[in-house]
Amino acid sequence: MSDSSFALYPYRIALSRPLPVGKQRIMHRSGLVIEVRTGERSVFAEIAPLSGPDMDGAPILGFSSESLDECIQTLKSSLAGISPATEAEWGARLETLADSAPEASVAWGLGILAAQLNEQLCVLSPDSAQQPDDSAHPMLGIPLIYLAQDEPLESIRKRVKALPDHTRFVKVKVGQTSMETELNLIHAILAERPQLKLRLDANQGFELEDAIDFCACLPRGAIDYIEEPCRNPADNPALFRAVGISYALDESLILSDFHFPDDPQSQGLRALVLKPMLLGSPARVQAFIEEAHSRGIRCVISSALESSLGIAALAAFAKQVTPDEAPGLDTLFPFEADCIVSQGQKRCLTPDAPGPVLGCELGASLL
Ligand SMILES: O=C(O)CCC(=O)c1ccccc1C(=O)O
Ligand SMILES: [Mg+2]
Repeated sequence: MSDSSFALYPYRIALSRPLPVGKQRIMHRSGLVIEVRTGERSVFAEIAPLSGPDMDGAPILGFSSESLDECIQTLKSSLAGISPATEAEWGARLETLADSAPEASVAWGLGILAAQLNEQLCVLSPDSAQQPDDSAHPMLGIPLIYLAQDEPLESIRKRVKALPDHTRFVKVKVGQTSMETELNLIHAILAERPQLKLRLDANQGFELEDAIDFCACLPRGAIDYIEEPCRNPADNPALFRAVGISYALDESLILSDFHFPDDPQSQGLRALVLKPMLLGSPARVQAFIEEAHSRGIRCVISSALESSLGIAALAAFAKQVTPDEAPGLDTLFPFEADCIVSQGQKRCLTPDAPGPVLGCELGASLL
């Protein structure tokens, strides 16, 4: 065996409760772990397009356009025969491959490998993987709150009560059930913690009229912004004019025809929610952030439901590119196992210990 090589491990991890993907739900997450062994060390990255079947077997729509199989084919053909001599050469080769990869998730994963080999990013350091609760930017950033089907408000109250004292923001899913249920949810959260600022996410769930009705019932001072309020994003500025609540964009950014508005502030565009796994290489995401910042728009790095390995990379990246903004990475709690990077509580899948955990596995290398 050569002392320089790649490995590509498919993973599949069961979830203990459904995770929302827009208006759909998943009960397991699948993806790839890519390892590069340079002779000096191994570095790992995750490539996990947000596509494939949801929990009802319907295809996930509106997120990644590529399938896991397409990623595997691209990786097999582009990595074949590569065997640079030094770590710097490895980094340079992988960066070039990341910039030319046709799939956003492949570009992101290869770029994260390159950044580690170039000593620009440290994913495995205990420092980035686990931070004390009193840190200004804990690893998982903004707590994510959503009502599961038939879940009583009481369990949300308990969850909010248990948040660390310093918690300033929470993200709440809306536009999913009835307005009454969701307004009760928001008021229950604020009754427990009146100082919290809420980031709402409607995933384009409201028609303009409904969005106006809903937002008119919200305590405006407690809302940081609402993500993707309207089914038709062109209606978002009208919502802002009607109710004075700013909006953020997420799904709209994946569309290739996205362009920055001339005067974002007057339209109410406050922030972009960026899921790098859906956007491309770290260099591309960083250029996008610089453009947004130059126009006075905030950027919030967000998870695409990666395993603990991908979340650790996002946390390290967010610390570099958006140091003043807590990322939205609080999506690991239902994962039945960690992957490569241990968060401390769960069984951690590694190439040496790929299983068995019920419903969780790291497969053998495909290369
Ligand atoms: O942004 C966050 O805080 C968590 C991630 C998240 O909400 C999400 C994760 C996967 C797919 C869609 C979304 C979303 O923002 O709607
Ligand atoms: Mg969103």
